[in-house]
Amino acid sequence: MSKKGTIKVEGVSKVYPNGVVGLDNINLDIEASEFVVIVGLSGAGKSTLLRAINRLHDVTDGHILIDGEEITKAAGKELRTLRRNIAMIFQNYNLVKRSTVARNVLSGRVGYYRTWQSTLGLFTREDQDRAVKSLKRVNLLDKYYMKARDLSGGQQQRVGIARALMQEPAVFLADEPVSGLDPKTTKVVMDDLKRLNEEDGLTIVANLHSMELAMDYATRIVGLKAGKLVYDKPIAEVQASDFQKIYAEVGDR
Ligand SMILES: Nc1ncnc2c1ncn2[C@@H]1O[C@H](COP(=O)(O)OP(=O)(O)OP(=O)(O)O)[C@@H](O)[C@H]1O
Repeated sequence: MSKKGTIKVEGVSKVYPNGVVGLDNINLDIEASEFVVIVGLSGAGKSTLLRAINRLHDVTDGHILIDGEEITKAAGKELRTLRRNIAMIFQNYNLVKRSTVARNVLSGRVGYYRTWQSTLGLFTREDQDRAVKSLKRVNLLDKYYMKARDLSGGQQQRVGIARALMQEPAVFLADEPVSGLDPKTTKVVMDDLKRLNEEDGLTIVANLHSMELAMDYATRIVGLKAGKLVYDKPIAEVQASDFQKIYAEVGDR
């Protein structure tokens, strides 16, 4: 599969087992190297959409294609191969706090190993070099031997970014990557994402609560409300008057 980073979401709905509609007939075509920010009130379906894109959970209806290959129906080896191409960072960082930064970053490579190899920490020299490079990309090489728990929130998120880079992905999903971070740290993390988008051409899809931040970083803004897509425009077409409308449509906090 050639890596480009296109995402096609076709008629996707997700109904949770308890009957809650997480997504309601979403259609979205994302080109390679876009920086898409998804905005919406809490409960709008932003996380549900990201988790559907990398198949962290199944959808009820519709199809999602990554570089033309359907992830919604893939299984086994095919699913593992597709997933390598899609990295994700999380609101709570999801690091192993008692492990070193290096070990956390190397774990981003497990999709390329057999389970027993990664359990024993048998990472190749090449991957150790990759970990060094990834940490350099987020300016944290000096933290290589530190325990993850001893880093600040912003640093932990950037270790999350370095770990995600180990997959050598084409698609990078960020689920509320800066919630809880102060404005200065927020800028460092968002700037890291922007750099990867511009320098490596990674397709980025990030869930954010702040419209201001969306305006600063996105090439396209998508608004969700109660599981429905209610707004979708490239940044150049987002008018000041729209701004009010987006607030009214999807809210902000
Ligand atoms: N595992 C689940 N079981 C049942 N309902 C769920 C589950 N996960 C999410 N939901 C519901 O699906 C809807 C969409 O949730 P989702 O987490 O995708 O929203 P969100 O826009 O990411 O919100 P937030 O900004 O608070 O993370 C909400 O009504 C939520 O309560």
